[in-house]
Amino acid sequence: MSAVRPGILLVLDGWGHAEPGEGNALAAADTPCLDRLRATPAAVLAEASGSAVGLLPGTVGNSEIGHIVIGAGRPVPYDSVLVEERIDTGGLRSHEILGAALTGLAATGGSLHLIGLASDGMIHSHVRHLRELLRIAALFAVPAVRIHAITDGRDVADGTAAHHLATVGGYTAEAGVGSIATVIGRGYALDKSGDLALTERAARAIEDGTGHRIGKPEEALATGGSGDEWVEPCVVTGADGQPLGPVRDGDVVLFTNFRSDRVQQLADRLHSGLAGRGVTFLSLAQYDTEAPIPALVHRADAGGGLADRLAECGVRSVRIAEAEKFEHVTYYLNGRKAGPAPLEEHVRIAAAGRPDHRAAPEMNIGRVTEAIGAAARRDDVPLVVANLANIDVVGHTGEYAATVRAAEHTDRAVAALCRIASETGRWMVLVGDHGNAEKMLAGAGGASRPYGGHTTNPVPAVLVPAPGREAAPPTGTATLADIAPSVLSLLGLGPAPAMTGRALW
Ligand SMILES: O=C(O)[C@H](O)COP(=O)(O)O
Ligand SMILES: [Mn+2]
Ligand SMILES: [Mn+2]
Repeated sequence: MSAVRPGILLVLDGWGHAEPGEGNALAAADTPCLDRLRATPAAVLAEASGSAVGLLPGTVGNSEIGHIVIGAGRPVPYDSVLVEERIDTGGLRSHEILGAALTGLAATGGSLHLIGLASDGMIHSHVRHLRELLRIAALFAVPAVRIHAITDGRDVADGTAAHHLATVGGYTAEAGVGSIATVIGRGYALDKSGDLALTERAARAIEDGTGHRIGKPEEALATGGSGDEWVEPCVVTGADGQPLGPVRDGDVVLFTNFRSDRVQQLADRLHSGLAGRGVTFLSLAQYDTEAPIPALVHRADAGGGLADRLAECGVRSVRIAEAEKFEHVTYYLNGRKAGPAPLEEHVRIAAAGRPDHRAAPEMNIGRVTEAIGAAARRDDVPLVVANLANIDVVGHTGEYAATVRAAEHTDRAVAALCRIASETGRWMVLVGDHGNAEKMLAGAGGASRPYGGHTTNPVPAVLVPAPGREAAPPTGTATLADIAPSVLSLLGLGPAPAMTGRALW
């Protein structure tokens, strides 16, 4: 182990690059340390969106694919791309499992329930996948399709839910089948913090029609006083005054999100709640649910990356992040392998209660920094991998002033970590996983609205060399796939065979 040169890999979540301008919270923030690092010759911009990381061209990056690619050292075809491929080749129409479920409904007169985020954000879902499923339902003459539309306002500009509901309505008219049966804000339906009371309200609306009753889907939006994310669980009633869409014996429930993390709590809750009703469950893509829900599209292998190489070389690593990003520096960075690998230690910093990120944009950055310092001071830990979540998590509130403060807290933490790296003789690599806070305004319907979503911008990648060493400026275009080979090279190790990225420094 003595030959290994110790370091720190620090992901600044949501740290994207854009020229200073209106809505660029990162450029507006007072960040002397980050500005200094970005002006060093070893700083580079890395592609973190679109095909460079395994997404469709022009698609915004996200935390899952960002961390997967940082760990894998190669672009990994993301679930959204695999779903699109399946649709484009007609493979969903001829899908055996889906076909069997829909044929069964045509025979029994049951309903197909499509549950998913109704937007074109392409982070968790895309409404065009719903469109294809409606067309398929029509081909199979499914008697009734009930859409449980989850409103967004987080991956897309807030205030656009009416537009997306209208799009879904257009798709049902085009397919000649389907009606929106519930409208529920993603704050309820897609909680991933373990707040089961939120999930319960979403689940009850879907399974039993319990919730705020409305005559038309768009009436739900008036309940979203805090934005599209927090539209109350609303149940559309039919001409008879009864809810359109409770789940009945023999129905099929199909989750249309391609990303698992935020839908799995609801999927598990519905699976257990409907256990006695003989309901068939399916998901468009593969989920990490406790319940065994068959997927129509399976995920790509993301293994053979940094974690496997570290294990092979006997290099210990400590992974540190706030709860919001803990899976990212463990599960996703390790190629979606659950549980710590041998020689791997995990530190999860959790907030007490439900944090208000607008009021406290510092989150728990002090505790995260302390934990990184403690790991960095250990001689038996060659690599510390950590995530500073603030820029992304606070950026998602869409609140500009709070996001500026999040960037300033991050800057002070990075300054402290630079001192720790220097004291402990470590190099440090800083990299964003996708853009976010450099763009806090987005056009929608001709107006500029607060935007808390991700971007297609490149991200900064910087090497702070170990004391006494220098870093040559990287050449060529960098991508997130270059980070794992760079980290291995800085440690004094070669890349894994599956890696296609290159060492930048
Ligand atoms: O789930 C979320 O919070 C957002 O839709 C995406 O953010 P993430 O990719 O940073 O998790
Ligand atoms: Mn992220
Ligand atoms: Mn994010």
